[in-house]
Amino acid sequence: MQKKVSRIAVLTSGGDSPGMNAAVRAVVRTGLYNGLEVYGVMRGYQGLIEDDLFKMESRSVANIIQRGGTILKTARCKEFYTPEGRKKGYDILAKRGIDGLVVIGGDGSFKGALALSKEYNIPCVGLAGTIDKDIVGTDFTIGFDTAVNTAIEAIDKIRDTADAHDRLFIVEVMGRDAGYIALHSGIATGAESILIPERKTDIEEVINSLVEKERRKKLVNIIVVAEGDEFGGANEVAKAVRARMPQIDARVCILGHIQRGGSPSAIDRLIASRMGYHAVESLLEGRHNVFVGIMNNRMNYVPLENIGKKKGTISEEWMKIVKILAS
Ligand SMILES: Nc1ncnc2c1ncn2[C@@H]1O[C@H](COP(=O)(O)OP(=O)(O)OP(=O)(O)O)[C@@H](O)[C@H]1O
Ligand SMILES: O=P(O)(O)OC[C@H]1O[C@](O)(CO)[C@@H](O)[C@@H]1O
Ligand SMILES: [Mg+2]
Repeated sequence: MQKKVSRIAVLTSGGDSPGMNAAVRAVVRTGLYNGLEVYGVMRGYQGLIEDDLFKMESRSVANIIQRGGTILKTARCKEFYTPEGRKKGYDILAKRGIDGLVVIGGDGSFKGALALSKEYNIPCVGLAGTIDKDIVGTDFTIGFDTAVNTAIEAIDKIRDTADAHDRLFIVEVMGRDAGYIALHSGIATGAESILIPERKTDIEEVINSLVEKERRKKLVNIIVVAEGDEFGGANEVAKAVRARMPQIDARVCILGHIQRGGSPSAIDRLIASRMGYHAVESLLEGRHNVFVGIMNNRMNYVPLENIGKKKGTISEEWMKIVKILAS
């Protein structure tokens, strides 16, 4: 029979994302409600291997649901990629009698949790917290909606100045290997072209469409590029456009880390709260080594084993919509 979980720890790992605090709050309060002891781990796996843990009470998570960043802080920890690093992490958990771990982070953080759970049989549950939304098995990741809204707000402002000067703006948004922020913010701001890692960029097509729009005297143009686009990001796109259309006044704007900050949107607070609650329920019910996602508004428990096996797909219909609406 499976041992009952009685003392759990929670950490945030990888890039922070708005809503991580709401998720930590939900994990802590659901854990305490169920009579568990809950420990917070500072700075993700780095804090784990350095034994930087503290006992959390209900008040530890008061007044944080609305705050961006993460009160537990986060890190990218090189040592955790190695079996030696993970052994250090496990030894700390064992020393403290922790028998369940909640990991809030992205695909990399889940791979770390999977490796740990396989090597040491420690129950882990993941919460999808990343602005990139590059995790298959969930319609939302915590922070994605806020990041998209931040990008939209910024691009709307860029459009004002682009309009005033009749300029082309090439805006780079985040997304290391995934184009979801670019796609969603680009559609929502009426971008002419959206360049994403999931599609090979046909720069000729992008330029031809600008030539055609210039012919029709369309003066304001916005191109949204995901940082991970294989053509090389906004600066490369600008270089190619300027080479072919020197008459165009093209400017580049890289939005960068503003997309990771700010108060979480309603959607991010809600999904973080639901996922956090269900992460603890999962540990209690023996549904281990899964991450908690939401599909079609229902909880979806995906084995951590599946992480990285499939890449998210972006349907042709989305791309068609981009083209038709920008014409
Ligand atoms: N394959 C792996 N094995 C063990 N640990 C890993 C592995 N991949 C990542 N990790 C751990 O998880 C941490 C976070 O991973 P990563 O930097 O990929 O961010 P992430 O969780 O994917 O979040 P995001 O992409 O949103 O920033 C890494 O610094 C490392 O400590
Ligand atoms: O802040 P860092 O460590 O440079 O990471 C940047 C990366 O993290 C992400 O913001 C995801 O968290 C990616 O979109 C981006 O490529
Ligand atoms: Mg990632």
